Amino acid sequence: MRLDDLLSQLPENYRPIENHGNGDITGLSLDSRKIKPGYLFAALPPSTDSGLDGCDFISQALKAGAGALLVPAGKDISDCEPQVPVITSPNPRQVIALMAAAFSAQQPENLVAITGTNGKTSVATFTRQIWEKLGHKAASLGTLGLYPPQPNAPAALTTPDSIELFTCLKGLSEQDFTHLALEASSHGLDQYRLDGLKPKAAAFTNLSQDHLDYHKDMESYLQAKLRLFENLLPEGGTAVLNADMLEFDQIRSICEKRKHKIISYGHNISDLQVVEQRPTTDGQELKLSLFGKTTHLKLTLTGSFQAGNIMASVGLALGCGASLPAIVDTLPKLSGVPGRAEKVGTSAKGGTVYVDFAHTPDAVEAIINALRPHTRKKLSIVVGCGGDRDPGKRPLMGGIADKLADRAYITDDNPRSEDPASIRAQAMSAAPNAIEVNDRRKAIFKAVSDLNDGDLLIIAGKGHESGQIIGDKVLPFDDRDVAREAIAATLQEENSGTDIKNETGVTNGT
Ligand SMILES: CC(=O)N[C@H]1[C@@H](OP(=O)(O)OP(=O)(O)OC[C@H]2O[C@@H](n3ccc(=O)[nH]c3=O)[C@H](O)[C@@H]2O)O[C@H](CO)[C@@H](O)[C@@H]1O[C@H](C)C(=O)N[C@@H](C)C(=O)N[C@H](CCC(=O)O)C(=O)O
Ligand SMILES: Nc1ncnc2c1ncn2[C@@H]1O[C@H](COP(=O)(O)OP(=O)(O)OP(=O)(O)O)[C@@H](O)[C@H]1O
Repeated sequence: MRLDDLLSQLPENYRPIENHGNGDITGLSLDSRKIKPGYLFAALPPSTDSGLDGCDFISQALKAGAGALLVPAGKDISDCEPQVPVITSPNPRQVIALMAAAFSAQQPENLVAITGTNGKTSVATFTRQIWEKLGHKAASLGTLGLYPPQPNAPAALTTPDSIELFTCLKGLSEQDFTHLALEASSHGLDQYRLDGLKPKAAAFTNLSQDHLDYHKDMESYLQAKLRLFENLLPEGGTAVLNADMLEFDQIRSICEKRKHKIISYGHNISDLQVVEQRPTTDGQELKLSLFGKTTHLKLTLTGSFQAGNIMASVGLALGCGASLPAIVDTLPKLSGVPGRAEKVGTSAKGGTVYVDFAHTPDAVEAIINALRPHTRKKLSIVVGCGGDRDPGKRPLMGGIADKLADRAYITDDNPRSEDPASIRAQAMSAAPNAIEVNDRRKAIFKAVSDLNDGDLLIIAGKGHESGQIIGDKVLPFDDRDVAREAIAATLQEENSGTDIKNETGVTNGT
């Protein structure tokens, strides 16, 4: 594609302010290591104080055959002596996303995006399942990756960078996927990774403290998420909003100004209202008011918060044109999300073990409240806080676990470059009754071995993840596998009479 043709496809007010020359563009990349001959290299400014500056890699990109450059306006790159067209923009991150959307051209026709602190993966997964059960070829994309898996699927991030994202959307369209539910993280929205997306509907699940290492304060965090509704969802698109949120009126009024159709959901009075919830052994029974009509429903999903997530998915499916009765028929058949309130097994003495992805204060509270009705006896939780991420969450998570659970074990969860003991100390500072265990495996073994008949244990933080990040290494670690081993050890202990507490080396919380 000629560079001029590519630029002419960008909205008028987003066109880069300078354009020196024209040329054939064979691809786009924001990473010099991925440049092939004829590619345009977008040299992006760092997104954080410790990030790298893409302009430092221009020479490398030119050596690899870059056929054009996109650089921040005002940046002097004469040292690199580029012999290729150079375009400049005050906002190259946004321009590269719009270029990626124009370059890839195709997106699944029915596309929805979900933002919110917690629940994005769950809502994306349930929305995909609803569509599949309605007979559509549907996919979901987010923290769990692309489902169903496809070759060249984006890796690692919840919201992939714009080039990976739009390449993926094109691939899905070529494979005849008509429906896609994707997660819009606040980082992704703030860094314009999704600009150029054409969603039919968007949902806002909730807002609570997370990612303040990046956004600095809750207002900036909210503003990043609001970009989905203010900048990306086109006029007339459907905004699915949680009526239980404190910010509901504010978000609704923004959506009204943008002339979005609004579908509200939640426990408060709303279009898709959860009126009553009753936990059952294999899920929950719901009394709903759907646009004023009372409906009773049985879900095979554990966790009261999943009822709200399901309502968000119903709103998104409605926003893409499905009929309400057809959607409601699919709901009893929906299955759980890996690593979200996932039951792993039962210990020798009869304690039940769940693994959950709760890694924010709000999610820790939600999962404890959600599973409390499923135990007759004591509820315990293993919890840790991530290193190199929002340290303000640590005492909040420790405090909530300590206050709401009968037994809280505070341990490590991806310490990254930080000293794990210091992270634990911050969580312990608000958790006077908690037991500190300096190794996640030991913590899980101890918590499982402490279970008695009727008790329930939540292992929080990793969910579906399969690694523990220590320094810059990812060591294999799956909470579900470790929990199963710990359960097996209780059975072995019962058979042989050995004391596994002594085997773990944990005696008194250290
Ligand atoms: C803090 C953050 O979000 N950083 C993202 C940001 O990086 P950055 O631009 O600031 O800095 P950088 O990656 O160090 O490099 C700068 C530029 O130089 C380029 N480069 C770098 C090295 C090289 O040899 N050549 C080269 O061209 C890079 O491609 C980049 O364009 O832009 C990059 C390109 O899009 C992202 O890959 C990177 O995500 C990093 C890996 C990351 O860990 N992000 C996390 C925090 C994130 O985005 N998480 C969210 C939320 C998850 C949740 O809800 O829990 C997510 O969506 O996953
Ligand atoms: N609606 C909700 N309200 C509060 N907590 C929730 C809600 N939905 C899920 N959670 C909690 O948050 C955890 C993560 O859920 P999920 O993966 O769906 O969210 P997410 O927004 O995709 O998270 P991430 O962005 O970190 O991937 C769950 O394991 C559960 O503990």
